[in-house]
Amino acid sequence: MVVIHTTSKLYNTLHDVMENIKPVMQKQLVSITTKVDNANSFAFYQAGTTNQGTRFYWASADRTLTLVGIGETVAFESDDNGFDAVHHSFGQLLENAAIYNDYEASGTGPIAFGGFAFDPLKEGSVTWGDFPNSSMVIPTYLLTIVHQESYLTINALVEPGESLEPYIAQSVQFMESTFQREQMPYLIQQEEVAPEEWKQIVKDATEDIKRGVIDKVVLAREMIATFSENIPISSLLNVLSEQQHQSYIFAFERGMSCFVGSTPERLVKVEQRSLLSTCLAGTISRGQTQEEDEQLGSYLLHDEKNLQEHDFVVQMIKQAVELCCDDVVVPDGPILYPLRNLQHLYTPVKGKLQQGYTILDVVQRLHPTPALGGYPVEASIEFIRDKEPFHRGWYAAPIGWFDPKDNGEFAVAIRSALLYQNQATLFAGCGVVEDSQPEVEYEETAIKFSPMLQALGGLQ
Ligand SMILES: C=C(O[C@H]1C=CC=C(C(=O)O)[C@@H]1O)C(=O)O
Ligand SMILES: [Mg+2]
Repeated sequence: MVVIHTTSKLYNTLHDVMENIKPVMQKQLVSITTKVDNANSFAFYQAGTTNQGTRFYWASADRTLTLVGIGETVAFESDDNGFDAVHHSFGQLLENAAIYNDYEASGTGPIAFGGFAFDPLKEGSVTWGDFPNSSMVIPTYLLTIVHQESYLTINALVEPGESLEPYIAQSVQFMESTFQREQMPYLIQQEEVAPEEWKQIVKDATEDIKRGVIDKVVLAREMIATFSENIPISSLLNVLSEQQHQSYIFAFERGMSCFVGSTPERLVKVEQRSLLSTCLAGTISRGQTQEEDEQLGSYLLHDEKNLQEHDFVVQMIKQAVELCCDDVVVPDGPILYPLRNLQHLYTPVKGKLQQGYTILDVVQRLHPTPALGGYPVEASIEFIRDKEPFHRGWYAAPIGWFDPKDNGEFAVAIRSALLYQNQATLFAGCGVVEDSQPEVEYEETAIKFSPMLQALGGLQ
């Protein structure tokens, strides 16, 4: 039952705001944003447990923006990767919407959050049964924390004469709850799926590369971890955000499943038409001492195999961005991007997005980059579709948000797991090029499981 705190400051503020809203003449999306006292994103997410299956969480890698959504006012879903259809439906909905937002703050108002499948042409799987190939959602309750300022948005489809009182009461309840970090349940079993078969596929790929069929392909594998109880998602997000700096923290719930992760890989960010994409590919572990760490980093910066892996990504992203941007800037060589468990090669790509293009157009052009698919793009996707013995679902695919002003950001959902009750299916992949050795690539994917495994309390 929803308890109304009639004495609460937030309740009174929301009431004042609602009183200034014009009555609707027909069923209409009404979006109301108000500034609130400093909020805790994990508390808000946890308070939404009653709405499990419709929540999402997003924190940008630099933690300047956090978004938490509860409830689903509108969902744009389809079984192909309908980037255009999503944008079109979003635009149509907003034409008739009443938006009350006095703030310029990013990520407030009727934003859409969600993602896409890696390959909509891969046949469906039981594991990903709760996830359509594309789903972008306008949440009913949205908490936005941007540059330490907090905002609450209510997005409701309102009928003429309908009272907004229940939305006020529910918002107050979500906002006034406190976060309780729960213990992770015990790990009962941890199983790497078919490691020897996977190494054989890596070998087959290197042979195809030597024969010139493809130049690079990213191959992934799965690990299944079973726990004593269901995994508490808000606590997992809290642990991930403490452990994985420089990484986006995300969760997207559908039905009984939740896709969660901490990815360092930005696909694209657009802010007032300034575009930033990122090439992140090429990997080595972290050292035990600073000296060892620097040696490893320096090795990575000069290793031909990793530089080649990285360069396929830079060339493809540069080409795709040049087709829709002016003033494209790409540095000459990569720098290191250190994370808790490993370090990568990193090259930013910047530009000015031309009029007429939306962030979803760019997502469509970039996905999958050769950091997730391979090169050439089509041939490598076909290799993955035929040879990988499992369904990637949303792993290695775009996840993120956009707003009515076409600002937004999408990351690529790696270092991730699909949670279903007391089970987590983890995914990790690596770029295979001509000189790849199955055993070394196997070790690389083993380290890439660590961010999720560590947060879940599993064995490394
Ligand atoms: C596909 C993954 O990583 C990609 C991103 C960075 C570095 C990569 C690499 O060095 O192989 C991969 O291309 C993954 O973590 O599952
Ligand atoms: Mg690699």
